[in-house]
Amino acid sequence: MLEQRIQQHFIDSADLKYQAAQTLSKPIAAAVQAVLACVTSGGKVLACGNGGSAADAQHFSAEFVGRFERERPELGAIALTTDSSILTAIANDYDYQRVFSKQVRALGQAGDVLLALSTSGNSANVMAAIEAAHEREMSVVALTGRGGGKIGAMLRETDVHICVPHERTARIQEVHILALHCICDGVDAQLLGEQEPTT
Ligand SMILES: O=C(CO)[C@@H](O)[C@H](O)[C@H](O)[C@H](O)COP(=O)(O)O
Ligand SMILES: [Zn+2]
Repeated sequence: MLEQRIQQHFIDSADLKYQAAQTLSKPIAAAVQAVLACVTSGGKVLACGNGGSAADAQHFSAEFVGRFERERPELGAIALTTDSSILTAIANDYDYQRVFSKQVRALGQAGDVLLALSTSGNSANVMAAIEAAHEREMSVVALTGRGGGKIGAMLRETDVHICVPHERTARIQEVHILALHCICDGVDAQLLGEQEPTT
């Protein structure tokens, strides 16, 4: 019974990935170009999200600053989810909605990219971060699900929307992390050539 349940998770996740490969390859390629243009002109990526998406923001930033699969020059990325003093001060003195937007206003510069993750597309603090990024003339790469929610409606033509066609948070997150790895791989391929990684 339990094993069957587990197998169903694998099957559902694999099915969604097969299905999403078609629809998401275009926006993911656009995200690679947006991020590449940003880092090759001295910009950086600011990444944010809640819960599992906070972990994804950190995971992506680690691979950008450290490395993905191949050696390459360090690329600028900061997860806005990690400094507990900043997060608690803003949440305590203002409200939780502003924990990312105030950091975007503090750190964001024109040409930087905001990587905004929300499976529902409706997290208020991620929406506020997008608003702040637009104010700073940054572009936005948004990873969402469930039709994109309110975030889908607030994106600009020049932003990139990777919207996973599913309703369930866990499934959407599983495709988000795949998309983030595709972005890391795509940036490396553009910078270093198409050769296959050895690790
Ligand atoms: O990882 C999970 C569920 O799989 C949770 O921690 C989940 O990320 C949290 O409930 C988030 O607060 C959901 O926010 P969002 O994806 O709707 O923006
Ligand atoms: Zn999760």
